[in-house]
Amino acid sequence: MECKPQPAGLCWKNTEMSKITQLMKNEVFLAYSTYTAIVLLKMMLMSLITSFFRLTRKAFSNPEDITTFGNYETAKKYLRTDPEVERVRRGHLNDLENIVPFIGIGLLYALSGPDLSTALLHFRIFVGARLFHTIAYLTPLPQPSRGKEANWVHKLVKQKQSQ
Ligand SMILES: N[C@@H](CCC(=O)N[C@@H](CS)C(=O)NCC(=O)O)C(=O)O
Repeated sequence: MECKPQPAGLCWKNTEMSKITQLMKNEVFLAYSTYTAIVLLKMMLMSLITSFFRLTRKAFSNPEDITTFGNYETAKKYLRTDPEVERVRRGHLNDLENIVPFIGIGLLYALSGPDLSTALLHFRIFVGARLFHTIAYLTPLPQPSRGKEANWVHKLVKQKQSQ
């Protein structure tokens, strides 16, 4: 089959192009892309929050990070761990444990041709749960707020199934 020349020097067969175009226009795939982008941006924000806490609590982990505070002997007290910095780091790690699998599982799910409203419900629950997890972890809200997340999601899915 003839190739359609592309600006980057790539050469896609027309059938391949139309399949990709079709996928890009698929509403479930668009929803998946949007919600994935939201959770990824949220996860990236955790690095900025960590830096903010490091700077305000003066808690660093590398000798080269404390050079702005004078010579090593006077500044070495800033080479320490801080409970709040560690809390944000645990929140970031928890994001990695959940958001990375979501990218793969969510994509497979989106490609399996689910109903749009059901897919939206799943994506929104996941994104809402991740946003709530971060708020609950950083505030911090008393437990079992983070643990209760799972119960809340379970109730919402049951509610939708009984409709
Ligand atoms: N890696 C997690 C697995 C279980 C989990 O995700 N638990 C939630 C609800 S309690 C959590 O916020 N864990 C705290 C964390 O990951 O630092 C852990 O060690 O706790």
